[in-house]
Amino acid sequence: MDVVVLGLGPGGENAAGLLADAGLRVVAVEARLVGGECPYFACVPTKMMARAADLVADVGRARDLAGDAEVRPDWTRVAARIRDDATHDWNDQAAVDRLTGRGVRLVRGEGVITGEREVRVGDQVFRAARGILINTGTAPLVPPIEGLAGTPFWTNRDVVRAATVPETLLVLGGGVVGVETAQVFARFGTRVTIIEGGPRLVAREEPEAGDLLGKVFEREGIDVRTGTRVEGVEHDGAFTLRTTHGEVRGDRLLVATGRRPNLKGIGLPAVGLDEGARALEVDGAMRAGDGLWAIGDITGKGAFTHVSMYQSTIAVRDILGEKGPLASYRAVPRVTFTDPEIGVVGLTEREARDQELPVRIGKTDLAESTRGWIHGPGGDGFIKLVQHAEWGTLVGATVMGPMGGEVLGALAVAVHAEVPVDTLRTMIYAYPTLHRAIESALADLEST
Ligand SMILES: Cc1cc2nc3c(=O)[nH]c(=O)nc-3n(C[C@H](O)[C@H](O)[C@H](O)COP(=O)(O)OP(=O)(O)OC[C@H]3O[C@@H](n4cnc5c(N)ncnc54)[C@H](O)[C@@H]3O)c2cc1C
Ligand SMILES: NC(=O)c1ccc[n+]([C@@H]2O[C@H](COP(=O)([O-])OP(=O)(O)OC[C@H]3O[C@@H](n4cnc5c(N)ncnc54)[C@H](O)[C@@H]3O)[C@@H](O)[C@H]2O)c1
Repeated sequence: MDVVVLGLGPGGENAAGLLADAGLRVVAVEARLVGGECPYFACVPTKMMARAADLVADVGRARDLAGDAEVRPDWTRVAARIRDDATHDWNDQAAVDRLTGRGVRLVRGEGVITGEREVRVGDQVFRAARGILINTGTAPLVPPIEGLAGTPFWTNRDVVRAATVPETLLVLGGGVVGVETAQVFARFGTRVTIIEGGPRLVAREEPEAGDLLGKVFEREGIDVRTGTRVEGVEHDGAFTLRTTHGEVRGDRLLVATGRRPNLKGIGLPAVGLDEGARALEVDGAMRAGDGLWAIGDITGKGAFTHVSMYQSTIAVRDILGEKGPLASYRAVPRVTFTDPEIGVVGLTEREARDQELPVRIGKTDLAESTRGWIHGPGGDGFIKLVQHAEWGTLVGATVMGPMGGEVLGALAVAVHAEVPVDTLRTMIYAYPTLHRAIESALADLEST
């Protein structure tokens, strides 16, 4: 055996296939489903939910702009699409066949590192001449709130399996998972309350994004309680949360308070690494030690499928002894798939200021752009640019608005390729597109 891939998230699956294509003997160890969280419990099914919820909202908007239309939201269609098209009833046979078809040996079970270049799965021991690639990902983090353990609360893994929508849903945590899920269920008729400990939703993003999302949610009837902490949970058929601002009841409770890395119990001490760490430290070639590589959420470089995939190609190159660019996280994009979408690349203003970069900020309101105005209801949003005042390039950008994640593409190129702002100013932006508003945000940079 040449390589053992421990855990098959999107990056691990990709790496196992590429290494086998290159002629290496690969054992891939997976405890649950080949492909990991993304295709079965995260990105894909939740974006199918968002697509359906956006259609419901758009039909409502048609009344103002096009004529009477009615949609009777029917969750069974969403649930069926997720079950049948997205996850094949949470069956990974197609992915298994693809992988084994490329020559990878798949071993089902919990793998444990037992020493340098050695992994045990049950009573089988695999020695890997080149080494081990770890891609064990994350699991939902459940906070130690009195009474919570033992209640039938939901995590993202239950949400995507929901056959019906509850009448009322309590969402603990107003981060990405919380807000994406809250809006979907609200649009399908559930009364949703979000309880967030911090001062605003999507705390990692620009404050303007959290504030605008809060306004949109209020308009849609979602009860957002920021600055509120849950002190106790009871379940008597429905949930009662005791919070710092009184009690709140709901039929279901989604715990969306972050993720914990799957590092405990995978044998890291056997190779001198700390299994209690928040992330596995890796260098630019994804090396975590001698004959040891790590990719994905466990590296703490951004818990996104595209990061896991990006890192996998770098690790594969290094395992094969090929030269190539080392990992750079300067222009990592991310999108929160609410409506409006929040697309972000690089640094937020606060992150840039915390790094003591000389920053210049440019902003524009999307609803006031020509396309935003034509769009009408649902056209809320903004573009915010973070420029390095000395380098004259953008170090970060946010596009919040309809298809914000798609409009972001232009700015992701600018941050990644370090396109001078002066060059961006000479570009011709098609009229009347949403991305044309970039020009207004660039003009605003000049005035700061
Ligand atoms: C609700 C939700 C929505 C999301 N939406 C998006 C999105 O839209 N876009 C995006 O880019 N990202 C999204 N993410 C994040 C994305 O799911 C992860 O970043 C992505 O799955 C990459 O994770 P990973 O490669 O670290 O491994 P994971 O996908 O976490 O997979 C790790 C695998 O390792 C296995 N494993 C763990 N320990 C062992 C062991 N000891 N032995 C054998 N196998 C083991 C697990 O069973 C699992 O299959 C979302 C996350 C959530 C929770
Ligand atoms: N569209 C996407 O790309 C996408 C979608 C979902 C998840 N993800 C990935 O998954 C990660 C995890 O998402 P998440 O939403 O679970 O975590 P998160 O860290 O984004 O948000 C968790 C939120 O819960 C709050 N919180 C924590 N403990 C609390 C408590 N006891 N009471 C009240 N509030 C509490 C935090 O203040 C925070 O706002 C994301 O950071 C992202 O990398 C990506």
